[in-house]
Amino acid sequence: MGVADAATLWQVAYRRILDAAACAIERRGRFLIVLAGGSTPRAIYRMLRAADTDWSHWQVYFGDERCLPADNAERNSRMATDAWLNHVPIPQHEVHTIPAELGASMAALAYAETLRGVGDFDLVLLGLGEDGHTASLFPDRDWGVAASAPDALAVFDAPKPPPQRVSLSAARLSRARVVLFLVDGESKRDVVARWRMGADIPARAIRPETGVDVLTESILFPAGVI
Ligand SMILES: O=C1O[C@H](COP(=O)(O)O)[C@@H](O)[C@H](O)[C@H]1O
Repeated sequence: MGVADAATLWQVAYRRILDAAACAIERRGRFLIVLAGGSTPRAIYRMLRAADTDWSHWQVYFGDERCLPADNAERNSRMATDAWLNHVPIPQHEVHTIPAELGASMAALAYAETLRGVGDFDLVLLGLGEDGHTASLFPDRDWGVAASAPDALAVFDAPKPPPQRVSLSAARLSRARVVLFLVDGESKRDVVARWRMGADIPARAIRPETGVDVLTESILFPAGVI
């Protein structure tokens, strides 16, 4: 879906998140959301501080994390915590951060354990890098597409710093009722065009049964679906 500008994108994303939460809480009594990192979702997370919802039913997971000390400003969890999670009463034990400070291998194993027995996600938020990466699934790597792939992958030599990361696999990210990509900024124009033309970028590996929603400024995404 293309919207006029970044502010509208934030507003539409905010509404989609709260609608998904209301629907999940009404039907299943809980809301399992996976957060995107990077800079794109920050404004949306800030808006969520004031949301009218029953936070006690939210369960928060992360799509990827950067292997840095737990309080490092570049951590995805730190961004989400500062912008949003520290300001709402989601039970602390329902915020499932990736322990990336342990290093990629140990953290991926630990997070796979955290996800053991967790069902399909209600909503997965994802970003898109200029090179087509999403979460920490980068071009020309193993994206964990096969159903047998582990839920969490250790990533080394990422082309975007830091080199060590942990990412949910494409297979696990695809186990979701709704997947919403948040894409803004002129710098994403080329990759969005390549995606629409069928390029085999990591974002294409996310294939939930219901397909993905791509929310972006209309200058990048004038019409149609990916
Ligand atoms: O490194 C990352 O990049 C992507 C895209 O980030 P953005 O700043 O362009 O929005 C992000 O989705 C991912 O979570 C993050 O680790």
